[in-house]
Amino acid sequence: MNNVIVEIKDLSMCFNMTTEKITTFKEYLIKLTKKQISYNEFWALKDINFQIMKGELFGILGLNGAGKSTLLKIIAGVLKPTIGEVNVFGRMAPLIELGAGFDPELTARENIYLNGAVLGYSKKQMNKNFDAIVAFSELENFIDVPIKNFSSGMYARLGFSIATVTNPDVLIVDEILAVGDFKFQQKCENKIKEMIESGTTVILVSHSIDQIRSLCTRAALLEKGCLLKVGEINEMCDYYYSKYS
Ligand SMILES: Nc1ncnc2c1ncn2[C@@H]1O[C@H](COP(=O)(O)OP(=O)(O)OP(=O)(O)O)[C@@H](O)[C@H]1O
Repeated sequence: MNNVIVEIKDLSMCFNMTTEKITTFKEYLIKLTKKQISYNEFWALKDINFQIMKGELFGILGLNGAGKSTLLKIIAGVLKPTIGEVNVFGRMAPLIELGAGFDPELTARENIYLNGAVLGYSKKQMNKNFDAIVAFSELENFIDVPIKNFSSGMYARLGFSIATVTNPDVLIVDEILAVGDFKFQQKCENKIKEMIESGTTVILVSHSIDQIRSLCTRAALLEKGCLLKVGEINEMCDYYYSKYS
């Protein structure tokens, strides 16, 4: 039990989705006061239970809409589960998906400091990390450009560089590697391997079975919000491949 770093217990997540077409905010307010809005409950995750061990590189597999990103957001504390709980026994790196956590109107430099402040780092600590973040992202020439002008690959470079600079206990990587170019993907993979060697636990979501197979040691397979299987990486990838191809 001592080696557990992330514990997911009886976890379920329900989203309420409106079933009507509402075109203006005014219309929404009128319908809301008249109690004319009906919701459909949608359970994106249903009764999930598993544990991730210290130092593991853990993959999450599943088709589009299976619930992978929702699960990561709950683990990262961005979303609160409807039922159940997640316990993380360590320091979690921020979940920086494409665009999330950034203010598009601000420059890359300002966004680095903004993320630092959100994480609770002082300006002095961020000054210390700033050069390493910029160097890893290779965005030296774009550091004073508002990031709304960035490509998705440039967002990913900045996000990954901020998330990995502080050597967290748990790092969550959600498809970030997919949009970087080949060279940057390799650099990220090497950085992830280096972090694992120094004890970081990594949770990875990727649609590339090859990438999950080559990087991870264990994985969980989600299907329509349910946990289908958890196990050793080759067995999981073979099962996933044969089930859906
Ligand atoms: N905020 C939300 N409100 C309503 N439904 C949501 C919300 N976020 C996610 N969902 C729904 O929950 C389900 C799971 O979504 P999620 O993004 O977790 O899937 P995923 O496995 O990451 O998919 P993909 O591989 O396409 O990224 C989907 O059906 C999605 O429409």
